[in-house]
Amino acid sequence: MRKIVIAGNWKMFKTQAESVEFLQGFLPELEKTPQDRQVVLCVPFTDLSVLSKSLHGSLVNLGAQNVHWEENGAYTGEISGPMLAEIGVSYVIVGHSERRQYFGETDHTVNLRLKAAQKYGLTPILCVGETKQQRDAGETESLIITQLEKDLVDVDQENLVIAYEPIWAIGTGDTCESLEANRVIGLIRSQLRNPNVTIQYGGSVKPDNIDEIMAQPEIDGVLVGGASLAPKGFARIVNFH
Ligand SMILES: O=C[C@H](O)COP(=O)(O)O
Repeated sequence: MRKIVIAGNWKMFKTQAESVEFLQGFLPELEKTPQDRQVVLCVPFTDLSVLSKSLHGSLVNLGAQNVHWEENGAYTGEISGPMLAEIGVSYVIVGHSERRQYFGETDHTVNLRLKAAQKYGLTPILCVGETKQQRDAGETESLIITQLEKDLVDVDQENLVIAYEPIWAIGTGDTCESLEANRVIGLIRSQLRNPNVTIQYGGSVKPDNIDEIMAQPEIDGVLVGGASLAPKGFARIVNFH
């Protein structure tokens, strides 16, 4: 049985005070949210502690945006799995295209982070997707198959979420057509040992396109950037029809 997972990725937005204010607007909107869907907020490291306390007992799970592969050590600026698990984090984004593009993340380090997340009891959300140039060159399928092959070496597919995020659709308002997203996600599923992995779509998801996206049979959820910052808008996405 595939789980529905609706996740927000706040990226580098919201101070602690702003994150608490968000919850005040967001949580009351979830009173009628069907229990068959998991809601996740992947927030900056600095917001995790305060949100962990505020989310206790709610429907919402806490997520981080990165995790190092070692338990501890001289790795300035990094955060480990046990540090996240201790404060109630249950999901972590791994290999987001912004990490790959700006911070030197490679398929090898993505693979190490995925295995570390699982080792410490976190569910990783692995991001894969092609650039506009790769799409125009007809390389979408081969690129994604290669990413999956390299990223998933020795990764447990029972405790894994994958997000298909075409890079050209991130933050641009240029959503991938839902039929095309469904096709690529079907391709991703065909490459997996476990066909029940939850596979999300990410890239300019908004309140006005969520219903169409979630109506696609291969799409099990969404990873939402910009539109997860507004409490009412993100609640509408969580409460998709
Ligand atoms: O992780 C989320 C994605 O980067 C999508 O961002 P976006 O919804 O702002 O396009």
